[in-house]
Amino acid sequence: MSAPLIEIKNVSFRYEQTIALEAINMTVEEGDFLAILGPNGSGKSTLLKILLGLLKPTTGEVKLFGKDTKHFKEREWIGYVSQKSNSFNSGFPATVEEVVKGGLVKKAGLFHRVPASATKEVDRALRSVGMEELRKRPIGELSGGQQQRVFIARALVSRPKVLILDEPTVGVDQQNVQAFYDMLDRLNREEGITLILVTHDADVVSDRISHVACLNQTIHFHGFKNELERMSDEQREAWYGHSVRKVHHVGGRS
Ligand SMILES: Nc1ncnc2c1ncn2[C@@H]1O[C@H](COP(=O)(O)OP(=O)(O)OP(=O)(O)O)[C@@H](O)[C@H]1O
Repeated sequence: MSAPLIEIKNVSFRYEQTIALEAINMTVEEGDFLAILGPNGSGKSTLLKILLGLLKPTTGEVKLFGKDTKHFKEREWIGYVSQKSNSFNSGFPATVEEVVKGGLVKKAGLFHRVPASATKEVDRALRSVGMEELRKRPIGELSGGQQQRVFIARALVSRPKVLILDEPTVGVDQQNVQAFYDMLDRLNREEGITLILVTHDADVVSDRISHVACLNQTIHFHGFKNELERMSDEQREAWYGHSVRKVHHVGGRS
């Protein structure tokens, strides 16, 4: 069996006064679609920053694709869509395709030429998120959900194996949330991209997700999404700090 894509071993992290993460153990396997859930301040962003190599664990270790983070150089294998990416106003002077092409800079390096195949790669990425028709439109003229898709295309253009999304449905209007999850589901199942999404809202757990991790400084639950149903109210309260609504979607993937 190949090594897990991500292995988090006994990771703790503290900011000067605050212990943000304590003894986190978790693995993500190829093809997983994992939702990391937790209330405000539970350490979700800190954990992501550690996975992205922006913060170093205070103790413990993280392995990416079987390698210690110190030796992991293939950063383009991990795509990232940040929380605030879909908030461009109408005056922002870039078209959809220019924004997506910008994602190739990470792969080519800032002072290298973007390869001649860039247009093909941009087309492919825009098709993956169903945005090829809008390629000439200024990014600021699109809805929050459409902008979010463009930023996913920007992350996909360098062909990552894992895509990390921070609160991806913020700014996506309610009637488009399901279509947004359909798109993520397709990326996961058809293109084989491992997905990790972070949210503080248990309600967004959809049928498309395969695994759930409940974080609040420590991991209170990590497993298949439909096993989350078995978490007792006490465990739920210990995790969230107050009563939360149970997730009712038990169908779908396991
Ligand atoms: N730069 C920092 N310096 C000091 N403390 C910080 C810093 N960033 C985060 N913290 C603290 O670490 C804890 C975890 O924060 P983190 O941002 O990881 O949580 P989160 O789950 O992403 O929250 P949210 O859902 O509100 O985005 C919080 O108590 C927070 O106040």
